[in-house]
Amino acid sequence: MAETTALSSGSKRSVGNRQSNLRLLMNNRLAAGGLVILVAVVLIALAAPILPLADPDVTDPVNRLLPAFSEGHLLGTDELGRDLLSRLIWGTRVSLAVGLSATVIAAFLGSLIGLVAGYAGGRTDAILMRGIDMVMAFPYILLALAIVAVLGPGLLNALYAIAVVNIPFFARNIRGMALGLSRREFVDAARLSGMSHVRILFGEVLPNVLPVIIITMSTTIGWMILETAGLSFLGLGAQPPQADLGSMLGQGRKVLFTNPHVSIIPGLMIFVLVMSINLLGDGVRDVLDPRLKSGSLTRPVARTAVERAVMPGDLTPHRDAILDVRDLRTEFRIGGEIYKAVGGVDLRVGKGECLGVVGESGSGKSVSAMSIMGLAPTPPGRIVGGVALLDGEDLFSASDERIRMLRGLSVSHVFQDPLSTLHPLFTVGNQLVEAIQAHSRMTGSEARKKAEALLRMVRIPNPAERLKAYPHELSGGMRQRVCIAMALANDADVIIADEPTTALDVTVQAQILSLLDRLRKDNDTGILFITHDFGVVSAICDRVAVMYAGKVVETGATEEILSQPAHPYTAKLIQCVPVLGEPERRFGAISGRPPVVNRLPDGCAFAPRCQKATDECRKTEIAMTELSDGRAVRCIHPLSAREAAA
Ligand SMILES: Nc1ncnc2c1ncn2[C@@H]1O[C@H](COP(=O)(O)OP(=O)(O)OP(=O)(O)O)[C@@H](O)[C@H]1O
Repeated sequence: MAETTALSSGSKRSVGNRQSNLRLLMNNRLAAGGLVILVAVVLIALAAPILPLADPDVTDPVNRLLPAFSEGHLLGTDELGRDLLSRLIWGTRVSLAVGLSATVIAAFLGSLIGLVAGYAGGRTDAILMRGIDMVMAFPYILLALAIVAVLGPGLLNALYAIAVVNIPFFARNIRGMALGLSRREFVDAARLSGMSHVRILFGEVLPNVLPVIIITMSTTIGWMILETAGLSFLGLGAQPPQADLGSMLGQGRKVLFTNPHVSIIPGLMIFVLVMSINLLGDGVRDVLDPRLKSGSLTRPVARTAVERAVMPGDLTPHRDAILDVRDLRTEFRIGGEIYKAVGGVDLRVGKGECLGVVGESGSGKSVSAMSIMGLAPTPPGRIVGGVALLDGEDLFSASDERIRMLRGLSVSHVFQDPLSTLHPLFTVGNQLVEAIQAHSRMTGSEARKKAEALLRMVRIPNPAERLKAYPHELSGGMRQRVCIAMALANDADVIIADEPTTALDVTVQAQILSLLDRLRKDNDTGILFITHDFGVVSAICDRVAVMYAGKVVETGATEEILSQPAHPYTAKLIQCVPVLGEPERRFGAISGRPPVVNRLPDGCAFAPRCQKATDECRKTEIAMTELSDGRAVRCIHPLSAREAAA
């Protein structure tokens, strides 16, 4: 039964995926136009046997070279008096069939060669790829001509020739991908589990390259139709009396100046066919490329779009806050779905204060933090409500120029993975100097001195030497120190640290935490510290905001929350922290999963996982209730002191 449910939900998901892919394709107007034209052409070509058309091969010398719109011949006749409309439709049918067949053959053989070469590597790879290189060394049309010359003229032989000259495109593309994939951990795991090479190749590697095969097919099919038409035009493809678009064009060439319509008509059809296939192919590529899933062909713009339906009324910041975020709402719109990643978040950071933002993966911590300086990607993200006040200034109303100035100067970010933040091709010194000079008029040597001082400040030994190092020459902890030094380069008022210690081992983690703690006390810097670990929170944060499904569910001073959590979710998160010296302690794993943010349940989003939930919790949205000054919880059945202690 469970299996049936799983199966049916799986098939529902794949139908849903297909629908959303089609919707994405339709969002792209050029691709949709290509699809409509192509479908129309294919339907007409398929219907050729049942359409009331004249026989395409029957000659009628009396009615030769009739112009278009002649009686009984809508598009006129050719020099043997054959009906051009009939020949065009039958010829399109042949050209489509040959182009499609050649594409399938080339895709099958080329992909197989690429897969085997990339997966096997070594000598097999060398032999197969040198063979492919030899095919590529000939100009493709000469090679196609040579193959037809050997096999003899004819449509089938033209098809083989076109397929052969296109094999290298598939082989090289797929080989590159298979080479990378065959070194990935999931393939190693499959090998270790005892799977045969054939199963790994077709069960693990092939599904990952399939989108690329489809993309390559969709973008080369038009090209193959053109090549087939080229061979037929030269008299090496379709043989008389059979028509395809290329041979019709070749026959029209003789009367090009006296009766241009004979060649213009097949020429136009080739243009329409190839154009529609290419437009559709580009659209298919965009849909299958996960980076373009938002349906937009543009890369994210430099700042998150702000589309607030209601402008915030009161813009007076909280008295102690350097950064005051209120009712922040950020959404991602992907293929008709709206993901409410942040649904009304309030965060406040004072000077020299550290606010911890805690929550499970996907609770909206990073998107909240990224939205503040407009770093959440648009498309597909947009800020649809709320306000972020930096020292009283509304960041969401500020100009792009102003935001660019404030980034790194007043608010800096430290991310989880320093390797992806630091440029691999520049030395640490160059990158620090660049960060300093971006916001000050220092000369190169002054900036270098400051960079050295910054490295010293973050306790990197021998800073003058370290400035010359590339990121890969430093340890993980040192790289993260460099990122912190960069965040400090312009004495920012606020540092947003997004899980800066998650990738580090515990000793380095402790060093980085004490470094941040000391720096914020010395420099009066406010820190917004994102983590999923209450252990880390207890080490550095003055206050905590606990997030769940895009909302803050509890907030207050760290000690109070740790000693007496009020929200059942907070209590569960605290239970997940191991305590040294308490080996008997049982971890209270949180059953169930966090909700998907495009289908949030009514009422409290945590209710399905909460042991205290009642019907009332599931009815309407739960508001924040103030428990004491600076302490609030979004729960109508908060934990009692006894429950919290338990
Ligand atoms: N670029 C994006 N496009 C679409 N959805 C996104 C994007 N970035 C984040 N999301 C969605 O927004 C929600 C919140 O993500 P966010 O990264 O803020 O979570 P998080 O709490 O920081 O998790 P983690 O601890 O894993 O970083 C998630 O459902 C995520 O899938």
